[in-house]
Amino acid sequence: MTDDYLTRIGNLIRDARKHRGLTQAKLADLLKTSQSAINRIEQGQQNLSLEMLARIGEALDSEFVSLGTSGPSHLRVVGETTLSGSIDVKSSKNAGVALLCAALLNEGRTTLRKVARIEEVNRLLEVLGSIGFKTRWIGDEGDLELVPPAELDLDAIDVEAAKRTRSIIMFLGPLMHRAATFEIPYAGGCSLGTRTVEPHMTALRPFGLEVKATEGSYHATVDAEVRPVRPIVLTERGDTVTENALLAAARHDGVTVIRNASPNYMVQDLCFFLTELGVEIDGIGTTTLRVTGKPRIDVDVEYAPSEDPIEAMSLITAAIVTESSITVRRVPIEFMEIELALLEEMGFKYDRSEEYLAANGHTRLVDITTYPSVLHAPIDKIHPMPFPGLNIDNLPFFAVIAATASGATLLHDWVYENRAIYLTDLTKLGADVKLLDPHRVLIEGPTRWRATEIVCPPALRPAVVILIAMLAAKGTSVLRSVYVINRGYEDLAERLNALGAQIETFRDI
Ligand SMILES: CC(=O)N[C@H]1[C@@H](OP(=O)(O)OP(=O)(O)OC[C@H]2O[C@@H](n3ccc(=O)[nH]c3=O)[C@H](O)[C@@H]2O)O[C@H](CO)[C@@H](O)[C@@H]1O
Ligand SMILES: C=C(OP(=O)(O)O)C(=O)O
Repeated sequence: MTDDYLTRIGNLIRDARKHRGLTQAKLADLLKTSQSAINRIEQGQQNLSLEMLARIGEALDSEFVSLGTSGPSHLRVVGETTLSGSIDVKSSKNAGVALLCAALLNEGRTTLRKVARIEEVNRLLEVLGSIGFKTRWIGDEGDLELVPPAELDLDAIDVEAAKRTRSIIMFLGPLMHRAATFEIPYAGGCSLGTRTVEPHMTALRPFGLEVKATEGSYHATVDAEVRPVRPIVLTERGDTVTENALLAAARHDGVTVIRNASPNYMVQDLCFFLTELGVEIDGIGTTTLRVTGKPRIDVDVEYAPSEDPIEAMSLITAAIVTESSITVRRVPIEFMEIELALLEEMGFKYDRSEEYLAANGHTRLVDITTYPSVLHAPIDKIHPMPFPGLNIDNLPFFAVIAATASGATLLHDWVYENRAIYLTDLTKLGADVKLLDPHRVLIEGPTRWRATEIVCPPALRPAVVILIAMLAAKGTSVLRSVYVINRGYEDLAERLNALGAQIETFRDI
């Protein structure tokens, strides 16, 4: 029994170490021990003290072992599940975090309606609180009020909270208007391979920003005399980089033209919000944005970010993989059309309601009712493109869908260096997933899912994909360290339980 337990812990440590891309020797360095000790631990041949377990958890940043009730949480999933009923899609993580950063532009009170209560938002609220914002949730629908201080206290920034977010990078654009020099910690978020600050510099240098990467943080200096004299041409059509350019342009006294802008959903929400603040923006939803800035913004503003297309895709995927009929309400259809067209090609049966408008007054929503369907592999490979293409964050869901479909499906994630690799975790649940190279996986279905225990990969969507496969697997599965899921989904387990899933949240000790 003890031996089994040690072997299991050893396997978990090995998986977490590999996910972090560390060799045994490197982990040994971090823990100031020998490589042979790590090898013994991973083989389950070494008794471990609680202290050592906690230190390993910390070194691997995987939270799979720690002490106390605030330790990592895990999910126990009893399958196989058939879902039924209806579920509402929540507002998007990616717009939510952009709007929290945009609140830095406003001297007035910003009220955001129905913000998803996710960990990425919680961390940003800690950061905003640390520099002087007063933030509070109002009611139980996720309304959030943000009141800025007269002066930001940037020296007091909560570095630990900031480092756990990806979105901290979006402080660059707004803070340029508030301070001549400042520091922000390196962004964290999903571990998807190199995501450098360089595209952001292309966007922000024309506004006078220079950034020096120092030990652990970006040191920014702003030359207020420098103004964009030509259109800003983004070197890649990234979402966050477009948002940073918009946040810089919003208070620039003059017109900024941004070319090769991303027209994706979170960028649109940010544009609609900035418009409410009095910034004029032409070209919303296109790749050329013309922004007439407002040097001083002091508006008590209210805005409701739109629904999350990635959460919509997640829920539809859960229905497909569990062969269930459910209604997913409030699907932002403009951002799901290509995914649905492809699913139809694969044999997915569903109904969609008439369109109606989201609370932001712009985004078109529909309700989608799924039906158990017999799926087959698509003829061509599946690859993402910047909007309006198949969303890169939706690609991982096609892995678990392809595993239920008959035939071979090729997924090509040309964007992220690391994300496709995490999809191979599905093999532990019985899927036939071959990694052809770091960007391409070949999936052969259908799959007879079997229950197992897995540590969440350090990437949000692949982690949810594993959870969905666990719903379909007969028996009890365990998914460890689900912070990465909670970073982007509000109460996912509870909301799936309301549809008939059996998922229990638990902690180690
Ligand atoms: C907080 C937020 O909004 N996060 C989203 C945002 O991250 P974000 O905008 O931060 O995306 P990244 O900066 O990571 O860019 C995505 C990757 O795509 C590459 N790239 C992108 C566009 C392009 O035209 N050419 C190109 O090569 C980049 O080099 C990078 O490797 O957009 C990503 C891509 O939609 C999504 O996965 C993230 O969920
Ligand atoms: C990659 C993602 O997030 P982030 O950019 O916040 O890491 C995601 O939302 O899937």
